[in-house]
Amino acid sequence: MHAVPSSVRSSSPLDLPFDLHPGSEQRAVLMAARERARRRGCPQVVVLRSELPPVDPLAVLQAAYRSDRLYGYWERRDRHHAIAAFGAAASATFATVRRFVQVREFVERWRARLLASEEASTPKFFCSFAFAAAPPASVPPPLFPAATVFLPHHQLERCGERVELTTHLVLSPQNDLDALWANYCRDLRAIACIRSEVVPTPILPAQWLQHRESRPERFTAGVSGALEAIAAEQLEKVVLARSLEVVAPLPLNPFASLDFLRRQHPDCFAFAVGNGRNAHFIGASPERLLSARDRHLVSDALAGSAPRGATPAEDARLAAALLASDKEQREHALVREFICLRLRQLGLSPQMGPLQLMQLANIQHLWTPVRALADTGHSIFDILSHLHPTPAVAGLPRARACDYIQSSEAGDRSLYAGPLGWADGNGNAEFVVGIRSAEVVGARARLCAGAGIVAGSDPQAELAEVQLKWQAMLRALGRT
Ligand SMILES: C=C(O[C@@H]1C=C(C(=O)O)C=C[C@H]1O)C(=O)O
Repeated sequence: MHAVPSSVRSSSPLDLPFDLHPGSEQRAVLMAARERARRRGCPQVVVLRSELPPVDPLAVLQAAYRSDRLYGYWERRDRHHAIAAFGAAASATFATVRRFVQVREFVERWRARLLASEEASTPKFFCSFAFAAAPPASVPPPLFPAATVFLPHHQLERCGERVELTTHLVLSPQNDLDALWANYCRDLRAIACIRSEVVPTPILPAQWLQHRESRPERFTAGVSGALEAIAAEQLEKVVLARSLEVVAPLPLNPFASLDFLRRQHPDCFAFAVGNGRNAHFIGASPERLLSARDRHLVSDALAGSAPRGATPAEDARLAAALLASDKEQREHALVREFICLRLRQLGLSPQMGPLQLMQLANIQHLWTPVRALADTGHSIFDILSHLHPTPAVAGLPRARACDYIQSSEAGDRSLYAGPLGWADGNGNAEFVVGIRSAEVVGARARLCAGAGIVAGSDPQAELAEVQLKWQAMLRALGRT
């Protein structure tokens, strides 16, 4: 391991980190990386870190956005934590059933090529997985591959007032070190100068947004068919989703929508992913598929839903009815038990937390956090592949539920309900389930939302639940 060049770290958050001319120390690290690249016959990565003034990572992402570059964004507003990752030092996409293994291998391969100091926390790899490993053959090629992973060129992480920029420079034997360094300095200066808020654009009146819903009868027929399959004991639960297309009179602004989402839903994970071809997937998800901190794992069992009430009394009545409902409890228990079972199959000892209510802005859910302690033999990606898709977004038995989803839903789910997040290859990770979300391309957005069907479900009530789940995103898209 080599030391991070000390002169690229600022002494005070208000200073620019600078001496921006590579001193002999930086030159030595860059040259060592280039030499190692020559010896090993593959590129090597130098990690540069720098503390910056307290900029807003979302404003920086918006300013730095280029339609031909991958990006990822994660924020938990109530935890004062945000990460913007943009540009790729290295990236790959996969479209096979081995996609989680392939992503793990990619992360291992690139981690072995990093030259970083001991003190440096390990770099984060950003990943997005579509709901299905292979979309149905009949649909047009997906905007987002079944799996995408990238080591960002720049990663800007804000924890409270502390902002750190991590840059990954890829070195090959033929690299011109002066040119590489000059580009790095140019980017660093530009990023440090962005002080603005996310640029807001006009709020579109609701009537300017055209809505094209997939036919409600298709959804209710799907629910009725699912209820028959449940009665015939072919299925226990299936989660059926509907899509809604929104067409605006001018290009939508996903960053302004995300800014609105993070402010309205500070208790959710606001996320955005760009595919490098001008398509965005944005949302505010309440559901962690997997969070790992120093091997302490948490997965949210989240299923069973009711609206929030307009008054405190109505809200309390709806919450009490949700907790007392046999149907909602069964729907929830299947998810909780599935997560525990899958973790046990990996040799872990999951502990269920108490059943709680998760009360969000316009909807409330039954929620059980499941915790476990992983040992070093467990890869985050193996755990993810065991958990995804849970019966909160697919059903049981899982394979049959997925077949039913594919035959009954109108289009491909793409990233909707897929795992999105980052892993550092060192046992730390944060992956959410990509729900309460929309795919945004130009002036169009496609929203998806689903509801869990079990014995006792009512097609009209499930239709209303899906419509309720669209609301947060619909409001955000108007902020464009
Ligand atoms: C499938 C969605 O949400 C999931 C389904 C829920 C339910 O059926 O009660 C609740 C929370 C989520 O796990 C969605 O928002 O699209």
